Amino acid sequence: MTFDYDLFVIGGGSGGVRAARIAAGEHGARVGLAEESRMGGTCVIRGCVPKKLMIFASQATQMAEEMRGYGWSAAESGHFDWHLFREKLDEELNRLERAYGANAEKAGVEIFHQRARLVDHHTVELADGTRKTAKHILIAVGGRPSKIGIPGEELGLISDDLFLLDELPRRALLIGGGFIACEFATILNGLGVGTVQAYRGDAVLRGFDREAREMATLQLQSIGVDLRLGVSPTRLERDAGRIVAHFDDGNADHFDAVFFATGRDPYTSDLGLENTGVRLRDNGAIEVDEWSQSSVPSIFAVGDVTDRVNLTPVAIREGHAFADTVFGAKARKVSHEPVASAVYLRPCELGTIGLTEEQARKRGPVDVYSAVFRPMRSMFAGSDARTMMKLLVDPESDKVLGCHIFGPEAGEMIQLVGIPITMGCTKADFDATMAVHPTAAEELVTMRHPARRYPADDN
Ligand SMILES: Cc1cc2nc3c(=O)[nH]c(=O)nc-3n(C[C@H](O)[C@H](O)[C@H](O)COP(=O)(O)OP(=O)(O)OC[C@H]3O[C@@H](n4cnc5c(N)ncnc54)[C@H](O)[C@@H]3O)c2cc1C
Ligand SMILES: NC(=O)c1ccc[n+]([C@@H]2O[C@H](COP(=O)([O-])OP(=O)(O)OC[C@H]3O[C@@H](n4cnc5c(N)ncnc54)[C@H](O)[C@@H]3O)[C@@H](O)[C@H]2O)c1
Repeated sequence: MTFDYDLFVIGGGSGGVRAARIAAGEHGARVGLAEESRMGGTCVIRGCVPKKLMIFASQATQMAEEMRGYGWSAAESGHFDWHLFREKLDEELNRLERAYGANAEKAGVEIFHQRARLVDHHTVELADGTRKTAKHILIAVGGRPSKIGIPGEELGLISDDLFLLDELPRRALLIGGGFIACEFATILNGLGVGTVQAYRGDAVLRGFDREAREMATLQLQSIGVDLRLGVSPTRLERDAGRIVAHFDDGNADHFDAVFFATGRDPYTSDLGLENTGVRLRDNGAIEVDEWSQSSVPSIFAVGDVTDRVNLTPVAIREGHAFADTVFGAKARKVSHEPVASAVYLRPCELGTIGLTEEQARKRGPVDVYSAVFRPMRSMFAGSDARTMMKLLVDPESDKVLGCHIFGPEAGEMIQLVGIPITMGCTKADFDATMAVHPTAAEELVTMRHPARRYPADDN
């Protein structure tokens, strides 16, 4: 049987574009790709990139405050011009979108700016009715924000909307305590929006190291976010142009905008999967094996739609490995352990890799090397902010099982610490490394004695 393409990719985001470019540009495959919205996908258009630029924009007040502590007695952040920022942001995202499209086309990928659905194991149908056949189909459609099913939730916004606001709200509610809720609370608060964050748990960032979670919770409160723990909204109502949120503790409050940051669902609805027999998990994610192959041999899936580790570098790596394996005769699997990540809060970020202290204790005996201190830079300026460096070490093998950093630029630090930890380094390797002085990160190589030791089976 002859096909129009060797590969047809559905979705022009992080995973799809990488797979298409490598298959076409490096392995000579004939590749088509359909994107229903903007090339670049979530990360570039409505995720990592605009979010990080807004994090940078949101730190002016803190920087001015710190500089006052260094003698710039009149330092003030001044006025934030949302319209000017939005204009620059739009230009930058347009530039990136063009670059994503151009680079894929330069590699030989034929792009269709339309929604695609599956018709059978080798055929997709575009929104204009055209059908394309391919020997292999890659589903890289990502995920979509989900709400929580309360009355009036259609009045609420999702993360995509933050980057499209015409005006900043005066007062906003963020629902959730995960990555997006905490980063968005940091951004809105830093841009001068009265920010309330409602989270049903007792400390934000569930799943992260407990000590780090507590520091992140404290930081959100100390920068001025009105963080309401143990609270969930029960319904939203409109009231004279504003939104009233009712909470399960009996309180109600008025806001100009309400954002749901309550997780994301794999975007597998209305994709024609019922025509193929591709198996889904209970949450709608495509079930794949370690080669990203679905239950139908000609159909593969990468990135958030498979709900493995929902981060851009992981989607990219999965897309690349798929293309090398299927089109480059270079069989490559992706290891999902360990994966470093960062939560971009201000002034301290949270960088993390490997096991949390709680997970390490469940695994077996563990030595916890932990330093919590006031870093030179902010202490001099009069700030009470604390930084944390933590290493979790297997006392038998000396292997470093996990590292958690809460501090300024922790994202940059964890990227570098991620290299030796991924290589399987030991605590002795950290000890043998000469410190760089004076830095905050030098604590990582100067912690001589465990702060805590847990024997096996202590819980
Ligand atoms: C607010 C926010 C901040 C984030 N910040 C970070 C961060 O700092 N670091 C990090 O690593 N990750 C971050 N992420 C996660 C990251 O964006 C995702 O993990 C990553 O984009 C997943 O890539 P993907 O290729 O699986 O899907 P996506 O990038 O979502 O791409 C899927 C594409 O498919 C298209 N599509 C969907 N269905 C169809 C169809 N039927 N036909 C045609 N096209 C279709 C969509 O329009 C989209 O462009 C963030 C996410 C959000 C929402
Ligand atoms: N810096 C980064 O790398 C980064 C940043 C943003 C997003 N992301 C990725 O995007 C994903 C999605 O982010 P997210 O913050 O939406 O998801 P998340 O899973 O991190 O957080 C979801 C939050 O919603 C809350 N929630 C869920 N259902 C609820 C309900 N019924 N009532 C009340 N609260 C409820 C949860 O308790 C949790 O706090 C992340 O898991 C991550 O993979 C990464």
